[in-house]
Amino acid sequence: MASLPDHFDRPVHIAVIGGTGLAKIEGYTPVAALNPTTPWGNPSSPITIALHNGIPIAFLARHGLHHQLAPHEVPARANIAALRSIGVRTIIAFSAVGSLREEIKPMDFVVPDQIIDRTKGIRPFTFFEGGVVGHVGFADPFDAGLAGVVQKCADAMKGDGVVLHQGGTIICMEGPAFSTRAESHMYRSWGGSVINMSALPESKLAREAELAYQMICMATDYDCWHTTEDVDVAMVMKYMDANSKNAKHLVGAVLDELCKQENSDMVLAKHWEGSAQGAVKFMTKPEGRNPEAMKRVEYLFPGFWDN
Ligand SMILES: CSC[C@H]1O[C@H](OP(=O)(O)O)[C@H](O)[C@@H]1O
Ligand SMILES: Nc1ncnc2[nH]cnc12
Repeated sequence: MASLPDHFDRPVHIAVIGGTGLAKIEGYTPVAALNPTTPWGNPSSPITIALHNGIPIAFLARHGLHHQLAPHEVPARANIAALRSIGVRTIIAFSAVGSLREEIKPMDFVVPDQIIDRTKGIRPFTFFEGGVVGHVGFADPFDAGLAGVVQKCADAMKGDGVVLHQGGTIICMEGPAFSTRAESHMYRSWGGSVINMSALPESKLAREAELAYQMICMATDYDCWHTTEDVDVAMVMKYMDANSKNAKHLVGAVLDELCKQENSDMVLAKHWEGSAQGAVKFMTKPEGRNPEAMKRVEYLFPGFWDN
């Protein structure tokens, strides 16, 4: 990594955020390792740029290269802002999750379409504060177009034993300790499908940054509501390792497809363009705006205040 250039002179439209058990992207030749400094600090790890059929892809390890960042320590604002600053408009985010449903078995994949927030407000969760207010729509936190691509790729891998559940509600808890049994049962009664500690604020910040964002989850355990063993880290890692081949193949297939559509409206997130900027521009009156907060918004959206 140290010998790679720290710059890359083309915009990179597609990124993967890797989670537990997926701290590196293998099988691609890295061509650069970037470490942009954003108004929110530095990202969790250097952003590795790799070429895939000539198309650049960015990879970021959510918990750092050595999994040294707890879920509440992940610098999500720096991660999302840094990715946007290098041109990223589409993020595929991978996550190891507990299953809250009998039919979602360990090693199954889930493409969630909803989130319930059970973080505790201790994680910085917005770009729009400190003198510039903005309220983005978050009714559907993930990207339906990207979810469709993941589904198509998983369908083609059914013969390899890949099982994918389309849709479902992810509970994002604070952690780092796992849930109590009462909580686990409560989440099931709320209709939760899976549980993790990283869907938020990552997905919300991606929406604020007008990026297309879809999480791909892989179940590693039945949390602690089931009659089988309660979750622990060893169990999560055991199932991540056992299914890492399929996880990497699935992410690889999704990247193949996204690279083919590198300049499509879907990958360039044209459908989100202007949504956050509209939410910001009309909220705080010019006389109430803090110049420092304005500069931070300018980092996300260069030229934002020009007209
Ligand atoms: C090691 S179990 C809990 C840990 O695993 C998940 O990580 P990620 O979402 O980054 O794959 C979960 O969210 C927790 O952070
Ligand atoms: N049971 C669980 N709860 C929260 N995050 C998880 N990640 C993997 N399994 C989990």
